[in-house]
Amino acid sequence: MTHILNFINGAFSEGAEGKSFEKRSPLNNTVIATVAEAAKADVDAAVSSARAAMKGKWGKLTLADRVELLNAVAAEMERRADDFIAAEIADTGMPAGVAKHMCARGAANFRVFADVVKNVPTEFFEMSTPDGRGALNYAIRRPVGVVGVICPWNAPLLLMTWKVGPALACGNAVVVKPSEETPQTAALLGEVMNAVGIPAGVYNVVHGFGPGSTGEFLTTHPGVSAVTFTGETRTGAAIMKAAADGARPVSLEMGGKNPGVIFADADLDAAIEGTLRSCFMNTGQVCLGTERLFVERPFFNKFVAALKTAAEGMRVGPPHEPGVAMGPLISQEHRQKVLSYYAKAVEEGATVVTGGGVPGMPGEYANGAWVQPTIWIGLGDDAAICREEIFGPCCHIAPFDTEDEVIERANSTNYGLSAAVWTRDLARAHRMAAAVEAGVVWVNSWFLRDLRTPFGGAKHSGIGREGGVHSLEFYTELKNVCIKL
Ligand SMILES: NC(=O)C1=CN([C@@H]2O[C@H](COP(=O)(O)OP(=O)(O)OC[C@H]3O[C@@H](n4cnc5c(N)ncnc54)[C@H](O)[C@@H]3O)[C@@H](O)[C@H]2O)C=CC1
Ligand SMILES: O=C(O)/C=C/C=C(\O)C(=O)O
Repeated sequence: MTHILNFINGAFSEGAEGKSFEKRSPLNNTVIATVAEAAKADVDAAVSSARAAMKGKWGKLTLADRVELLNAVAAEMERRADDFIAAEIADTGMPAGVAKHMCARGAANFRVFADVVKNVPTEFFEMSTPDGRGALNYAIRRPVGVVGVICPWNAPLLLMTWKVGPALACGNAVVVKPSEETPQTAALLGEVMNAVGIPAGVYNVVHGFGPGSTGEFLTTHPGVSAVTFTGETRTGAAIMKAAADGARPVSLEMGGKNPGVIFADADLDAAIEGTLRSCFMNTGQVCLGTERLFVERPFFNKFVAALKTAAEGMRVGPPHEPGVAMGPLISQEHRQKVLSYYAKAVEEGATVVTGGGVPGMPGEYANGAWVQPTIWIGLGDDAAICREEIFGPCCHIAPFDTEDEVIERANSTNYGLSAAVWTRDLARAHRMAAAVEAGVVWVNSWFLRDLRTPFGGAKHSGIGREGGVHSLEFYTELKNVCIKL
């Protein structure tokens, strides 16, 4: 059986207290790996080694050398793509095509931020002084120090490297705590770091849980200069409290209850294709996914019928079977949560358009965390399934009559991560994009990502923006130098 180790100061290690936990396969609930759980002493060692790396060779590298190393990380990840894909699939059960995309994105996260730090200018101001000789102001960026990186399980490699890439590009060292559900790719990245010569201590991985465990040890550690987190809003709030001790900055990418708005003039085929992905990709375990759909009334019946047909055409199954579009949920525990919402929808009076239960799976997959892709209609916006993040393959579709009404309804949530608007009317698309309270709005598309753009959530969906130069705002200290001439 695979045994996953911590990665501290360039070496793989057991936890100092000798503890480990089990990782189960979402496909059949069998134990596929044991994971060394980091104790407080391991987190201390990881943070110390990261601090030492900042003071040592890593901290002294030229920008050009750092950029070269990051590009080497990306190249080595690509060379070992099959290993990353296999590890990601083992942990999550996601279809092979989705895992391939996630792993390619993992490598891209290093390349893109290597380019950003190489090319981004800083500001410069000449100023006059009473003696007439003047002064020059220019800004320089310096790393913030040791960054604690706390990651979720839904897109493990993609979301972890989305933070580690810019953190290292800016010259920081990191201590990563992957989700307890998905420990494998973070550990594998340690092998890549060693293979390309990233100095020991720059990249560390500590495995474990949240409160009272590795996550808490890391976020409360006084040697950690900043904490970047992706996960649930409630967890983000706890991390913010932990980081307040020491007044350390946080970047929080959190939950969502994202609206999809489809006007009657939309291209039906494009809207169905995009909405199908936004509701069901990665079994609905995508923070940017849409769980609330609003369709203009004249288009409503046609849209519901078309999305039902498309959803019923999706094959649910194991990762490597041809034509499989949807895998299992991450765990039995998460499946129970999703199924409790399936039950609640019915209790609250929803009409189940399709799904609503568990698909029968053959033989070895019978105990996997499977659920059916599910569509509901008929509930008001105040129903639990229309307000709370489910993080499963499901959506509620409601009709609307006017633009003002749908803006109001789309915004009637504490979340504000993303939205998708489907219309051929560009002026309306622009009005909608401006009015919807979200960090990211897609028009006639979904999850089209340019990594140079700002990414993050409004309201309870996040604090701060990452992506392109925006990541530099978090991962560097911007310092003004004023030279009197
Ligand atoms: N806004 C965004 O960009 C994204 C947000 N998400 C959100 O992530 C959630 C799903 O991921 P989960 O792993 O279930 O989230 P989670 O919040 O349960 O866990 C995330 C990580 O935080 C750790 N953790 C939990 N409690 C902690 C504590 N008190 N101190 C330190 N660490 C702690 C966990 O061990 C895990 O590594 C969904 O709400 C989803 O919307 C997921 C992807 C992207
Ligand atoms: O593209 C990103 O940086 C963020 C993507 C988010 C997900 O992949 C997700 O939540 O699944």
